[in-house]
Amino acid sequence: MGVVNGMQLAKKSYENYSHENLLSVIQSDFLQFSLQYTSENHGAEFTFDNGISMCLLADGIVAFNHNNKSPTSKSIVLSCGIHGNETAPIEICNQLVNDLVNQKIKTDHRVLFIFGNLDSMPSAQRFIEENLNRLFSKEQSSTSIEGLRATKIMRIVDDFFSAASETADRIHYDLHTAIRPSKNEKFAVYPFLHGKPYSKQQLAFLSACDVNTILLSQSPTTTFSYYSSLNHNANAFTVELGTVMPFGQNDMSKFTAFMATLTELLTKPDVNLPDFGQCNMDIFNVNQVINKHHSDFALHFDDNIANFETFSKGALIASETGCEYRAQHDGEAIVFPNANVAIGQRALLTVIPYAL
Ligand SMILES: O=C(O)CCC(=O)N[C@@H](CCC(=O)O)C(=O)O
Ligand SMILES: [Zn+2]
Repeated sequence: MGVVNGMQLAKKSYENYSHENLLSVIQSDFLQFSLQYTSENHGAEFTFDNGISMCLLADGIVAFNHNNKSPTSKSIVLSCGIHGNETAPIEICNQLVNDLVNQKIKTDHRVLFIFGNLDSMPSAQRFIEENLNRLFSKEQSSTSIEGLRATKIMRIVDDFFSAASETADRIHYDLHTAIRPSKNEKFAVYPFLHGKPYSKQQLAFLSACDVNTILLSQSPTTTFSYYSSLNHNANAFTVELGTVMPFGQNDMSKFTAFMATLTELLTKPDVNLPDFGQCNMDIFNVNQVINKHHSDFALHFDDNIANFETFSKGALIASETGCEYRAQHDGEAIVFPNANVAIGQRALLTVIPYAL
């Protein structure tokens, strides 16, 4: 990983590498390349024998393009490692990039891969200075490691979607894993759509990916998926693929359906999907977004309680100076509880079942 005793080795510059040598380093493993090499002048381009071109846009950010001008061509963003310790999505995206670079698969679409918080991956930390997934907003001007990275990522995503044809499907799956185990192991957050209709086709796609639980967010956020949804009208989701594990310790057999469906998305004009009505999905509405306001914020349940554990109406879920947070409905469930967030940030969500 370019890491010794948890310390990241200084990155090497690839500026003086010949095209051939650079490609061979990338082909051996994109993630290792991204963690070990950097350049002041990004933008190196390659065209493969199969007609696919690749452009290195920044450390850990690479775009693939094809010569297909058909109306079925989509613009797809796949992001992972926005939290550096969420390794399964990083390994999944790395596999797809390696397969594209080595011409084992050929994309039919424009695809942008983003390995988000490269700096926090070697030490397997969620972030170095601040939570990257709270910084995706045109208004943010943070100069922290993550603030600068968010600014760069937003600029690249803006350019990518601006260059998409008017009619192209715009898709963004931001892949994560949860800190706690979840009763519903894989789930997705559908960002707030400001009254626009939910895409049942997208939900059927997620179901084919083995992601059968959806949380409908009811308010604006500063997450990456909300950014793409709001600013680029993309079908965007935060997708949670299980629990945080160290690199190399993920049971990749749990992602067979996810990998196969994602590969189909990239390589075929369209994915064959069942009707939404045939998908057996659990849909929830977000009922409460509970932010931490004081340092004494405490959760009133054990650390081993899983995401989607339900509470009875009136049960005390969390408290802090001047406030108690209680379940407002029987069967209200908790998601993403974390008392250790920065003051002002989300400490948990509660959700209640919803019928679409
Ligand atoms: O398990 C947890 O507490 C966090 C897992 C995670 O990183 N989730 C995302 C969800 C983003 C969203 O609400 O769309 C996050 O908290 O950033
Ligand atoms: Zn995450």
